[in-house]
Amino acid sequence: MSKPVALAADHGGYELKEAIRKHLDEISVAYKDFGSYTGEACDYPDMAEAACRAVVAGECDKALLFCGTGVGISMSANKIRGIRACCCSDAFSAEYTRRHNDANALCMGGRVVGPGLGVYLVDLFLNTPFEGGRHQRRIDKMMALEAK
Ligand SMILES: O=C[C@H](O)[C@H](O)[C@H](O)COP(=O)(O)O
Repeated sequence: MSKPVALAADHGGYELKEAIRKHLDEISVAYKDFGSYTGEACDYPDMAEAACRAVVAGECDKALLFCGTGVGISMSANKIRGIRACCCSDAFSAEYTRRHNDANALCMGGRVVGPGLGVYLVDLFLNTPFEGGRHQRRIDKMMALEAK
C-alpha cells in the first residue's frame, strides 16, 4: 500500500485544501491532514512544518500545501531539509517540477487557484514520475547546497 499524502493549509488556503481533500476521497488516495481544520487565522510556517516533516521522515509520500498565494507556505517548506517544494498555478510547472525537479511538495494559493484547476494540478503532480538521468545530477547539487 502506498504512503499517504500530507495536506496542510493556513486560513488563506483552507478552502482549497478542503476541495483537494474531497477529491482525494473520491479517487481513493490516502492522505494525512495536518490542518488547519477550521479555516481560522493561523501562520503558514507552522502549517508547513508538520506536513513536511512527515514527508522527510518517510511517513508521507508527498505534501500538498496551501496558503493565500502558495508562496509563503512554499518558502517555509523549502527551509526544511529534504523538501523540494514548488509553488504552482499552471499545468506545465506542476508536471515538470515532478519530471525534472523531483518535487516532493506542491504548493498552491487559495486566492489564486480555483478548485477545478487545483484538482487538475494535484492529479498531474501526483501521477507524473521523476525522469532521473541528467536531472538527478542537478538535484544532487541542489541538495548539497543545504549542507553548505
Ligand atoms: O504567503 C502568504 C500567504 O498567502 C498567507 O496566506 C497570507 O499572507 C495571509 O494573509 P492574511 O493574514 O492577510 O489573511
